[in-house]
Amino acid sequence: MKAEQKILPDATSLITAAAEHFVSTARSAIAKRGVFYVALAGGSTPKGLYEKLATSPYIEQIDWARVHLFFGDERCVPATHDDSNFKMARQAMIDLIPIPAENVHRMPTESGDAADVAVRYADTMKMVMDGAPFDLVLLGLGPDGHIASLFPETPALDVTDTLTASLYVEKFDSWRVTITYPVINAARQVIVFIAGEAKAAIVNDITTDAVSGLPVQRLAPENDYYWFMDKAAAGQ
Ligand SMILES: O=C(O)[C@H](O)[C@@H](O)[C@H](O)[C@H](O)COP(=O)(O)O
Repeated sequence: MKAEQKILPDATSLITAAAEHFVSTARSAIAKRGVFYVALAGGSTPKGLYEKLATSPYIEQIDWARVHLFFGDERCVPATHDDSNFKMARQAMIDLIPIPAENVHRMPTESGDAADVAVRYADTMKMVMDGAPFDLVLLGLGPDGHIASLFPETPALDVTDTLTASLYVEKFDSWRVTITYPVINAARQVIVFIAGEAKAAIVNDITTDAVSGLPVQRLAPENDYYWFMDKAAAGQ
């Protein structure tokens, strides 16, 4: 399935459009099913969205007690480490919104054993969501075409029998844990955030089919699928 592209003039309007979209997605999930399950992404573009959501008029429009925050991927470092996606999201949003602590599901990275973290996080997902799909999976796009921590040429790309996978990412010399393709593809909605000139080359390569088989190109969302981009990334 091809993504619907939403192209905004600049990074500021991209974040505003994304915040409005997030609010309406959350409200509609809560109205229909009483709960909103969302997987957050790491990276600088999603961070701007989290900061926005923690401010007026967005913060008041969501019934945070009905929101469950998960992480689509995590670096295998303690929650207090600067590389932690949880720490980023906590500082940008979680500490500022009225969400019950038990609705925030971070990856239990303190053991430092990525394989163990992956298994435990899959158990948490099963326990909390009880087989329901994510209402929304937020993703950033790396310049190498990675999404979540599904990096090119890693075995995690081929994991289809579990909800999560662990992997070693050579270029960052780091262990990561990621949700797998079946989880992302089954979501009710998937959004990839792409901002800035540094992403123009990869976006152009993908949209002109100059490359193939990159992690983002292997996505096959079964439901709503969007790319939110600014003009700098879209090359316009
Ligand atoms: O933890 C991570 O590294 C991410 O989840 C990753 O997939 C990120 O979203 C992209 O690398 C884009 O990051 P930027 O928005 O910072 O370019």
